[in-house]
Amino acid sequence: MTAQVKTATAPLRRAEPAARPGPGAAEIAIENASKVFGTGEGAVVALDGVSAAIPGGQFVCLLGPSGCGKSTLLNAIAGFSPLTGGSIRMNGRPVVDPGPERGMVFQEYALFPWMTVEQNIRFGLDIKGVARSEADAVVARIAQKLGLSDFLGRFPKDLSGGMRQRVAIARILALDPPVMLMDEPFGALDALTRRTLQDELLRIWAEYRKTIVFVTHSIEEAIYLADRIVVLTYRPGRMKRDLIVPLARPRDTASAEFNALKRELAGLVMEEQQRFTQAELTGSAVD
Ligand SMILES: Nc1ncnc2c1ncn2[C@@H]1O[C@H](COP(=O)(O)OP(=O)(O)OP(=O)(O)O)[C@@H](O)[C@H]1O
Repeated sequence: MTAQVKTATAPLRRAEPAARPGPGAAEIAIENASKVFGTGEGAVVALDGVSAAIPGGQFVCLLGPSGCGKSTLLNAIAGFSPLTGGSIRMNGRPVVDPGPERGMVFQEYALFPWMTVEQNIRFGLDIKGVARSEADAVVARIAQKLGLSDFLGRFPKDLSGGMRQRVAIARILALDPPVMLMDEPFGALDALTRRTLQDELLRIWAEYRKTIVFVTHSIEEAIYLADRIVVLTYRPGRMKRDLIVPLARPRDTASAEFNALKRELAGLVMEEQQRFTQAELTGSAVD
């Protein structure tokens, strides 16, 4: 059976209840987002006219091969690197710089190596001036949710990759941002650890219903996690497909529906992968 793929603008007919945004989950409006790096002959058009309205509480995956602008778009949503054209708004307000309402998790853990797990989780709360007793309670609660309670005194170097990434997620959750931005957060993990953390993330998302924008190269990861998958084209990064995943959770990666969707997305991503390979071979973008 072929999985039914719906465009995100089509009315939602879901195999599960529609996402309930958590209190304060934020909507993100991306309008005609464009980004050019450099000028003249050497200019790289990383994004070109990407638009998407992301409702509060939605779990969106940005999918595509290397160089299609996924991180560029995520960094623009984070406010790390402004667009050169178009706009991004969060709850109607233009995103112009980084802010505490948008927490970012990177692939490379980004923990402070000289701090313990507890200090890493607590760091943002201290910066915010949260009272000690309140911060203690938040750290204890988040550590418990992520299975870190017995590791609070350890340093990052003494943790596995999976545990470090739990700490990175815990740091963000402690600040309770309405939006979580995740740039290939599980890309460096082995398959079993990756699946475990995907399940943890889904559990956390189901509880808090934050808006999540998650970058991945992995088609399976995108289908396993997302409400919605945005496929970008290789240079310039344009919207290739914007689809709602019509599968109930927990998703069965062995099901016919899952694999039909995987095949369909693989076809789309392969087209862009070929453009990437061709560009690498010729040393230029294929616009
Ligand atoms: N600072 C920069 N200066 C020049 N070009 C850049 C810069 N950052 C990104 N690019 C180019 O913009 C395009 C999009 O890059 P981006 O990192 O967003 O892609 P991506 O889809 O996230 O790729 P990957 O999965 O490999 O991280 C690429 O061609 C990249 O080489």
